[in-house]
Amino acid sequence: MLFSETSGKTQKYIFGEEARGIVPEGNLYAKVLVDVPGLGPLDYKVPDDMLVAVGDRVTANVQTRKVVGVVAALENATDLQGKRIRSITSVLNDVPPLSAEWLALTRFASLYYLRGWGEAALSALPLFFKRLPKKNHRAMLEKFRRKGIAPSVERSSTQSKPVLNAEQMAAVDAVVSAKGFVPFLLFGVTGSGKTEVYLHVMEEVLHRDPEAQVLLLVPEINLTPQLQARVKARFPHEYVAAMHSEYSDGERAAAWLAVHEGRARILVGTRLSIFSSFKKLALILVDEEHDLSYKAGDGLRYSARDLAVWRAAKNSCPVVLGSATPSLESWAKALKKEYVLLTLTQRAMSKAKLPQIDLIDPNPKGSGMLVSPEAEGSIRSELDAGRQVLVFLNRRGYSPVLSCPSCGWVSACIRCSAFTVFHKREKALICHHCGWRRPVPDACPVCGNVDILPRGTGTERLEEELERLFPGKRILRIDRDSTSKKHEAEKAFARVHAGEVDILVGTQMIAKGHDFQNVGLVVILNADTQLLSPAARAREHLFSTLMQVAGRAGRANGKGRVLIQTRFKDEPLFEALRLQDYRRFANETLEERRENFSVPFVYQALITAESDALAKAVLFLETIARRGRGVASGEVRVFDPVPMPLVRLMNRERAQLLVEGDERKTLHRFLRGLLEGVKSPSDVVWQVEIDPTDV
Ligand SMILES: Nc1ncnc2c1ncn2[C@@H]1O[C@H](COP(=O)(O)OP(=O)(O)OP(=O)(O)O)[C@@H](O)[C@H]1O
Ligand SMILES: [Zn+2]
Repeated sequence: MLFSETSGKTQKYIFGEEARGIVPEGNLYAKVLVDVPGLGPLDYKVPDDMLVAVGDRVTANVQTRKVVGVVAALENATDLQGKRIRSITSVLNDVPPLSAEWLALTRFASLYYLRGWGEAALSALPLFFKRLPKKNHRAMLEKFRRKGIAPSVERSSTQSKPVLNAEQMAAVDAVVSAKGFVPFLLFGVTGSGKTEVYLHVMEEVLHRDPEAQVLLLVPEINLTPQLQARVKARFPHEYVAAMHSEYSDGERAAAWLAVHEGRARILVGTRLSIFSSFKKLALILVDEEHDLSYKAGDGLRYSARDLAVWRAAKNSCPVVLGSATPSLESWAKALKKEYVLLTLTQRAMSKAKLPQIDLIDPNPKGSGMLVSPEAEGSIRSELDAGRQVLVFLNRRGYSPVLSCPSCGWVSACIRCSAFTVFHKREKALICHHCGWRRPVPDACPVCGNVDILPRGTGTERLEEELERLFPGKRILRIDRDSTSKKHEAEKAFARVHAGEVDILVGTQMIAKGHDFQNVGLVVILNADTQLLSPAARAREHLFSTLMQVAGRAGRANGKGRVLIQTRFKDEPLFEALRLQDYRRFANETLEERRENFSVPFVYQALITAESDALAKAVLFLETIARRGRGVASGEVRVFDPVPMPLVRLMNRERAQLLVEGDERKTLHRFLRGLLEGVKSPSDVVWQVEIDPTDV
């Protein structure tokens, strides 16, 4: 059946490439998705001699512009009947049409995240496929297709793979014997061989069905090459596509096309890959599912992890969310048996043990040194034993602020309500929020004092301190500053793996997922700052970051050690960390959240507004809040608008309004009613975020 009836009376949907060969009788109208905020699918007439299928990209005029849109439906009637209706100008039948499943995904995302369907759909496409084709379009397509060919390698050359332990085997068995949609939470301690589980499950799924495709989501750009290489080595006869935000348009288009056309059966990528178009998606794996980078920070603020679960359900296939420190949302679902819990309690390599974690005193305030004598001694003996040391400090730059001790001046951004960070190497003061920079002044700009001082320590200063403490040792700093150029991070990590580094210093970039074989000691400095943060999820994130960092120690040989410098040794979070007891931390935190009516026991949405003055943003949110309270039932609560924690960003002042509901459905219904047709004053810009992670 090429035509299939759906809910509407007159709606006819035609799917698949073959549909282009069918000429329907009578007039045909297309509902076309375009990337214009606030516009729903637009009706166009399909010229009589044009063959078009649902899911095709077409060109059409919107207002005075010609754009590329996607056909969401074909119908024999239009509500615009009688009015002036425009025609589609051309069909871009250069690639097979997008599938019904892909259209459903983008539609769901738009409804869930309260954005236009057109916006959601078009933002999911690589630039190459959503811009008007240039002259070399066909040639480029051919080039992409040549790139995405599976290597011709003997099947027998498959690299040897480790024999799974009993826990790994049980996990693999559970997933491969799942019938239809089953969501799994793979809870495995750091180094327990989760990746190995993914690879085995992939192998079985790909082997079983020669058309099956697998999506492996990874949290960090920097992990993509590492994991892609591991997957490639395991599947040498497959073309393994990869995708992340640093890819050029061409690279992304080539990977996208290979997946869309089914040539790539494996896609490894960061959050944006969740919107890829597959021919036959048969398995989704989400590595480090708790990671915040799965949440998009602007535009359509989707959660790739949540969409992964939805998409697996839609495709009747299993989805595996893996983590050593699952998000509390996922953990709560596992407790409720909505997710099937699979556990790996042991480190995979027989010689590897979970590290011992100790809490130690930091230096007294004002000592000017970050590394305590105890930490220094341990680093020294570790280096003497020929092992690598990892020192973690989650703050880049030389010092978070520069200040004048005589008049009290502090370096601040002119556009944001934030300090500018002192970067010594670059001789600059930089705002980490907006990127504004200025040269370091020779003297205090207010009182002229020449002795302005760095206050506090970032990774750059720490690197200096370590160079002083350990002369002659090879010290490497990895953070966003040291790896701003393409492939720099990849090269830096390669040096660590090759043993060309003694001490690795860095931010959370070094924490995640890396399988360091020779790190014996991890030192965590200054975790206390985040402990004191008022954000509801700060502690959850701190716990998982620290567990991840700690998990880099002792992964291959012998027992690793972790030292945490803290003033709060009695803090339950550190106690749970010391015992490496995620369950305890998660269960206690969930209990607290339940008592406080907090997430995940309630559902949240955050409406934010910005303007040139805070008062305007607040005023606008107040009108919404008032309207909302007028219609809210007991199940939905509308809070008071408040300034955002970072009030001013790039000269815009911002406020937020939190709305909470006991049920997801009620909250969504409420928001749709509330925000439908909301018009803000021309100098206020607003948006809504569903399931905000940062309140
Ligand atoms: N069954 C096994 N036998 C021997 N070695 C194994 C086995 N499974 C995994 N390994 C090895 O153990 C190391 C850790 O495995 P892997 O990277 O998959 O762990 P992980 O659980 O993903 O870790 P993390 O969560 O810390 O990133 C790797 O070097 C891997 O090759
Ligand atoms: Zn700024």
